[in-house]
Amino acid sequence: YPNRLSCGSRFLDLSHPHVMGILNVTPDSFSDGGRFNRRDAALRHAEAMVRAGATLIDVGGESTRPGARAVAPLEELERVAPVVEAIAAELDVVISVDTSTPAVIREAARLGAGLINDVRSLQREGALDAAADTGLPVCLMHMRGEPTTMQVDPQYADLLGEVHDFLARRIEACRTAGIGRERLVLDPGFGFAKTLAHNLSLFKRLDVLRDLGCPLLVGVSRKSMVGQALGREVNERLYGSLALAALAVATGANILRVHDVAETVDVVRMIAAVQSAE
Ligand SMILES: Cn1cnc2c(O)nc(N)nc21
Repeated sequence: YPNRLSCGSRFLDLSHPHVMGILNVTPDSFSDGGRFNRRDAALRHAEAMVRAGATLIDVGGESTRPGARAVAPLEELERVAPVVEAIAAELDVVISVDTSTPAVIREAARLGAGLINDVRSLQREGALDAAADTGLPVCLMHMRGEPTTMQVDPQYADLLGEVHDFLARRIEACRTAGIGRERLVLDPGFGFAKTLAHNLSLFKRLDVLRDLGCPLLVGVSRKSMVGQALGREVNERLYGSLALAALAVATGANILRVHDVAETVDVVRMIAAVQSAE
């Protein structure tokens, strides 16, 4: 894959790993009341993550955690648009928009987003065309079913093969829609229709995605994969998350999607110091 990813008006230098800060703009994430408070709080959170070294901010208005309810497109747009607009105006960072909704893809791109992060890999009606029209890069991620039901006894005859072939099929769908491979980032989708055993096997064999020829994004921060492996509640998963961040970087991941930016940036920088030594 190319050494840099063109993200709208910005470029991402892929010669080193990047930390993507998570910014959920769902009502439960900024519960201090009104819309303006929510937007300002989101902007302050984004600013803190950029100061801590995040080079991407992932703005999401629809929770995709297991069991999450779907959100109406207009509601998702009303959550996401003001935050993308505010970050684009205030911060020097690549804005990733975490959405599967065509209208949100289009509006976020218009407002300054630099990457489309769709956990449904542009499978919704109109999403491929919307993404193609924006000219933005796209992250394609493996998931089976929907967040509401995906964790109900997921089973695979050949997990690695299914993840690989799903992403290969979505790459082909993108090519047909005019989105070239040089605009694509791939993601195995940890925690999406996967048991702990599935997640651990997939993490161990991240290399199987290498032949698809795209940069890799890994999102495991504070996920049940860490919680189940260590028996830790969600607010006790930092150390496990950092261990996986280090392992992902050592395995060649290009972008890490995390909650704990400052801590993860130190892990990435420490690894870079060793890898760049004589
Ligand atoms: C929105 N979201 C939640 N988890 C994610 C993951 O692992 N990867 C990507 N690309 N997006 C995610």
